Amino acid sequence: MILDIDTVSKTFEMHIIDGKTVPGLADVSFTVDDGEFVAVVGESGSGKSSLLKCIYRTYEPSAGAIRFQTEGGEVDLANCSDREVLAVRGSELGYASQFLNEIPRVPAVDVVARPMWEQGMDREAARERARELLTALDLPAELFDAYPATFSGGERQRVNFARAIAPQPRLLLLDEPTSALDPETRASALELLDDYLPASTTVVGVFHNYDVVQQVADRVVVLDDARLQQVVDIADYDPEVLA
Ligand SMILES: Nc1ncnc2c1ncn2[C@@H]1O[C@H](COP(=O)(O)OP(=O)(O)OP(=O)(O)O)[C@@H](O)[C@H]1O
Repeated sequence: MILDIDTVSKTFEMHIIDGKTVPGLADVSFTVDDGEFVAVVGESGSGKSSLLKCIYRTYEPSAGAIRFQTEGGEVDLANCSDREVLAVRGSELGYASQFLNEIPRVPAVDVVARPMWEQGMDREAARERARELLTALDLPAELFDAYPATFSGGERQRVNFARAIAPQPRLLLLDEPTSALDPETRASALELLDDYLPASTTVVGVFHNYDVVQQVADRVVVLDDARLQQVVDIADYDPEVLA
């Protein structure tokens, strides 16, 4: 087992409306095995993004534990220090949000190459690999040296996706990484996951598209109204009944 999510809750306090609280996640527990691909599904607002953000520690959970078995030992991502979180991000833990939110004035190729430099890879070798990833995602070559600020949503999403997978993290979190892509580009992205990441990579990903879930997932985590409704093997997953 690589990840043990143990009764995790996340409550949001809405300061602007008299401290009213909104449950993002309530008592969610499940485990993830090494090398598994777990798809997280559920209606809008059910807590999917909150779950991924708690694992990446963008959100600090209100309660519970998230035990992550890293190469250097166990880290409880719900309760460890920010410094420990930063130490596991990169080669151990990667995350692709739906869109590239912070858009630095950095060429697309360097946005993708940076996580590899940070791991000590030679600059030119990292840029070469970044170009290969962007090419595999069908990003036009003339955009490689341009700033993503001017890119379309789908182009930015491809840069973001390439950046997340570039350092080949052991645990990869994907939040709707292909939502803005046309079917052909989406197929290229899913193929790249298969081709580029080692088979031992563990993935927890939010996907709305049932065909994508069917294609990539080993198991499906179904959230409903901030709670865990069910965890099922893909063979037993029926979106009509469960989500
Ligand atoms: N930063 C935040 N502050 C306040 N409430 C939040 C915050 N993030 C999430 N929530 C609330 O938590 C609940 C779950 O949101 P979340 O974004 O996790 O849902 P989701 O399943 O990912 O939805 P979607 O499919 O629409 O992206 C929602 O009620 C949402 O309004």
